[in-house]
Amino acid sequence: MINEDNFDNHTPMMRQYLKLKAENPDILLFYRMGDFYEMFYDDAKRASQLLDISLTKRGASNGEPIPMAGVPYHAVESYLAKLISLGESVAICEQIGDPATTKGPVERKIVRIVTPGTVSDELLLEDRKDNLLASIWQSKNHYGYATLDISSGRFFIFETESCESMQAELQRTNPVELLYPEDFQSMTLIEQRNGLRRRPIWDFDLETAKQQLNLQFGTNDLVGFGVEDCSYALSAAGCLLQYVKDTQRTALPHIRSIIKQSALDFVVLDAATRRNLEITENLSGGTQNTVAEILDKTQTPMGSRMLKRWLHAPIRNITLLQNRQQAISELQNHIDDIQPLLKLIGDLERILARLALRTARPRDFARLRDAYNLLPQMQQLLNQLSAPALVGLRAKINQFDHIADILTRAIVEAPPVIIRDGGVIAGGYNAELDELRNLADGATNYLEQLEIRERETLGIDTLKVGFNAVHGYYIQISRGQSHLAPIHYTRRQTLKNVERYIIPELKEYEDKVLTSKGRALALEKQLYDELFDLLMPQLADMQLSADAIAELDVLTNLAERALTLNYQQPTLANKAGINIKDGRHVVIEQVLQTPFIANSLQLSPDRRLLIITGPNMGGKSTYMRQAALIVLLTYIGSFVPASQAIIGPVDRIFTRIGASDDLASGRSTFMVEMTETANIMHNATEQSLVLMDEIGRGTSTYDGLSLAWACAENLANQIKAMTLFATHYFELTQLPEHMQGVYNIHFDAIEHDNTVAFIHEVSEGAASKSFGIAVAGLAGVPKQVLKRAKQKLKELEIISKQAANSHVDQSQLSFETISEPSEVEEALKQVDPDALSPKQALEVLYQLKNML
Ligand SMILES: Nc1ncnc2c1ncn2[C@@H]1O[C@H](COP(=O)(O)OP(=O)(O)OP(=O)(O)O)[C@@H](O)[C@H]1O
Repeated sequence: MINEDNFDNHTPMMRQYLKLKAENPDILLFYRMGDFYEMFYDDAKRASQLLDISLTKRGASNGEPIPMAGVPYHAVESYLAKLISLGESVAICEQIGDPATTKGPVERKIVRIVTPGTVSDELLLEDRKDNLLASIWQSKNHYGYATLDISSGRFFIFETESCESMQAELQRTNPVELLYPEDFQSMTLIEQRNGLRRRPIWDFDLETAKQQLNLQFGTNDLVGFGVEDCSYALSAAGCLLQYVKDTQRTALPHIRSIIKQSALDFVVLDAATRRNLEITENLSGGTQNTVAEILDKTQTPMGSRMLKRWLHAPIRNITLLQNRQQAISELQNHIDDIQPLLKLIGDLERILARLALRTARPRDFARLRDAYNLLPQMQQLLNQLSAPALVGLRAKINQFDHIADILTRAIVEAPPVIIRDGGVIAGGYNAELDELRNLADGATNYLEQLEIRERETLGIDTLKVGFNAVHGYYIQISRGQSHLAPIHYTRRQTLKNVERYIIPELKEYEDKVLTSKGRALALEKQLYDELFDLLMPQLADMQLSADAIAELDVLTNLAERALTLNYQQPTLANKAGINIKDGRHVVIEQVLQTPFIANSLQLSPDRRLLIITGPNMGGKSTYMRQAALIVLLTYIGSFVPASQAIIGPVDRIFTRIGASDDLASGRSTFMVEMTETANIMHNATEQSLVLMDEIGRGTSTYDGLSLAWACAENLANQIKAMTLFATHYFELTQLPEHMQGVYNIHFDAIEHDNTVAFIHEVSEGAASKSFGIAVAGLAGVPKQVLKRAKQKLKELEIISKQAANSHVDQSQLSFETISEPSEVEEALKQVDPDALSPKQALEVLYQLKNML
């Protein structure tokens, strides 16, 4: 451990290190020493574990050997990438002084702090995934939330009073780094997340936040953004902005506005729905067999990220959706022209962010140049298109001829990775640089002229001018002729057959060459820096253009997917209801070896709750999910896997599907199920699509059945949501007899010789059988167990028939539909009071009492 009290006992270098470390006590400090970044003490121990690098010791300071671990500077990116993926942050400390002129340790400074949520470096980012930094603030039950994508400057805020919607928003945005105040109350909301950063409360001060934001946007107040009153979210946003400034230590010109997100603009997907529908992540946390995997064949990483954002935030603006549909329709005839161009254009969004942060690499400039040189061609293609959305995109995509021209002249065809050794600025761009380079390369004919001149004046035919790395330039004369060398020839080196000399004139030339190398490099770096300044004024337009290109990529991709996967354009209707003809499941139809059976679905105010029964494996879950996915795709503007779809207004999609323990938060399967159900009961509306799959199965049969029954009743009668209700409780198939708007549909199977074949085709009416035991057989449950199960089933069926006539737990089974008349009631029915004497009447009364 380091004890700050005895700093004085340390070596000067360690004192410098410890001072820098004290500024960043909680994060790893990469301390630059020559070709390495070194870590010392506890940092060294931690880094050696995290990075699997060896832990060594270095000399001694304060009388103790210093634990040390290091990584070579040229490979630092791969180590940073690993640390960032583990949620760690790293302070990078560079040498900024000149070792030649410094006494004691060279001056060093922390130049930036790399954190998971603020990286912009290409090698540290997953290219097809958004990388968000977020900040959360809470006051009583109000939540304020802000997110920033540093590679696009997208800065959003969100406020809510509901824990569920805060959770949904956290899951939707899925930040890699999350700032929270040290007194945050709802830790259960966030404690499972990676990249948590505890911040002092004053970082969330509202007034400071407003000042910081105004300073950033160059505004006097935030009224223009319509966020002035969002005090909770602004507190979060202020802390976030401060954090980014602290870590980046540079201006952030690409963050120009802040946008408030309103739940009313979107089809709301709660956290469970987002998970269950496996939009970008499957239930095991991977990306295989997700909707995004099937739908994302975008040509640029920025398009891929945008598509995923769309999938997670379906919109409700019908005009916008219809514009997208129209664009997709028109683009279907131009896919082969546009996609190859998009591929060549690449990830402009992140290149522009690095430009804004002044961290762009030479290759970023080259790619920007190549992309902008393609824009005229892109404009020509877009000229032929007339859909309003595409006309709008064409205007935004614009053409940056001036920038393309500067970059074409400035940057060599294939520049090196970094500017450090030069070779980036092209010849012909700057006359002074050309001259210095010529000198530095010795590319003048001075040496040849000198050789000829000296040879002729001195009459020494073996005289040659040469160069070697140790001794520099020399004039060489053979030993036989060396006595002819004039006095001003100073001997430099004697070899076996030759003597080598230097003369003042040549020395002068040598100095000029050497300094011109350094000067050329310095000038080149200066020109490179100036390129940032030249491009910066156009940054906003270039970002707008990149965003439009990303959108064109998404729309073209959806056009291609629609053609390839045989999707049709859905109709967005004003009238409530969901009408799907021959719908298919986006993912399952792609992974099945056998043909997928398309199924239709009708939901309307008169047919709003469908009870779905059928065998296990019959296709109930698939059918329900495919409905949700078709609605979701409709609300991003995409075409859908169905021969026809008419989709009315939908405000939310809820799913209560499958159940898994949430052990981490201490909730059992049943608790998770009921929490999700409670959320639906509180928040669903007439315009919501609700999927309920086997609710109640996590508890005793009667409890479960009762809960399922009550939920179905509530959804159909009170909430009136459009509901698909899959169940194995056959009792529920009686609901339609008692309630308006409730219908049965079912899936079937055929049992044959101890096996079952599933039909996967939905039909009206209730299923007759559950085939549970047969399915267990398919799953490989041993024969004797199945035999016993069949026996037991028979017994249970008999008992349950009797039970219906007797007393079984009537307290739980108080449903009108399943309560048979009791024995007392039956006896009472037989009694004719007019035919009884008073004495007989009293006897009957006693009999009835006994029966009870
Ligand atoms: N329409 C379909 N066409 C072809 N195959 C299908 C179809 N629907 C489902 N399947 C196949 O059947 C399998 C089981 O479907 P699903 O999970 O929807 O059944 P389920 O009725 O919900 O079963 P359980 O009651 O056990 O949850 C799917 O994984 C898929 O392979």
